[in-house]
Amino acid sequence: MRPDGPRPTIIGPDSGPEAPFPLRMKGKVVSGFGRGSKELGIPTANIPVEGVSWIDEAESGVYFGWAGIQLPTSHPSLSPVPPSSSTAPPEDKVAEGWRIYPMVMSIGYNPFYKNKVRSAEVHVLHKFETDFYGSEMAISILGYIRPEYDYVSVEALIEDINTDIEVSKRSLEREAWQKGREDRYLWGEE
Ligand SMILES: Cc1cc2nc3c(=O)[nH]c(=O)nc-3n(C[C@H](O)[C@H](O)[C@H](O)COP(=O)(O)O)c2cc1C
Ligand SMILES: Nc1ncnc2c1ncn2[C@@H]1O[C@H](COP(=O)(O)OP(=O)(O)O)[C@@H](O)[C@H]1O
Ligand SMILES: [Mg+2]
Repeated sequence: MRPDGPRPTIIGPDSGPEAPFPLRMKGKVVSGFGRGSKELGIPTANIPVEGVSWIDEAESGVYFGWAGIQLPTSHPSLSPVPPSSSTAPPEDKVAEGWRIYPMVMSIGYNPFYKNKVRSAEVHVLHKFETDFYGSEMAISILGYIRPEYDYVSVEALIEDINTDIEVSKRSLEREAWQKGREDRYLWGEE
């Protein structure tokens, strides 16, 4: 169960991410259990954990960092012109639909829902006009926020996720953490 008490409001030193970060993974966005939007009002883009070298050793919990997504060129969130704050990729990659956004994510078994398989789910800190199942997503994780907990109610889970969102935004705003969005891995390179 979640311990009582206040939570840190920012994660990691101002000088930037520390080992073992960045941790990277990528894959096509797949379906989950359909709870993110419906039950929590917080959609999560699920990506497969199979074949990710570091995942078995990674602690389950909530992480934050940057996400690159290749949206289909017909996706309404790409038009008319991308706001400069959401584009780190070079022009040709922007033309291919790649965009970079801040993200917060959970890796683990979602103890509140008692999942039997480990999942990696990314809440992108951007409002999209439609979903993007099947799109290629590449993430660079820069820090660890907290362990996953069970909760007394769905409201308590939502409240903590909303705090995670604020912590992630605040942590990534710092200059040394903004640099992370220049990682070429985020627009599909190795
Ligand atoms: C930032 C963040 C923190 C989360 N923390 C927890 C948690 O502490 N405990 C938990 O059971 N699930 C946690 N979740 C996972 C949600 O339960 C999960 O995203 C939701 O069940 C949606 O799952 P779905 O993609 O299968 O629909 C978290 C999700 C996010 C994005
Ligand atoms: N800001 C966002 N962050 C993550 N996914 C989003 C966002 N906005 C829309 N989506 C879409 O919503 C889907 C996830 O919704 P969710 O309710 O968690 O369903 P599922 O259980 O299938 O993962 C993602 O796969 C993505 O296509
Ligand atoms: Mg999801």
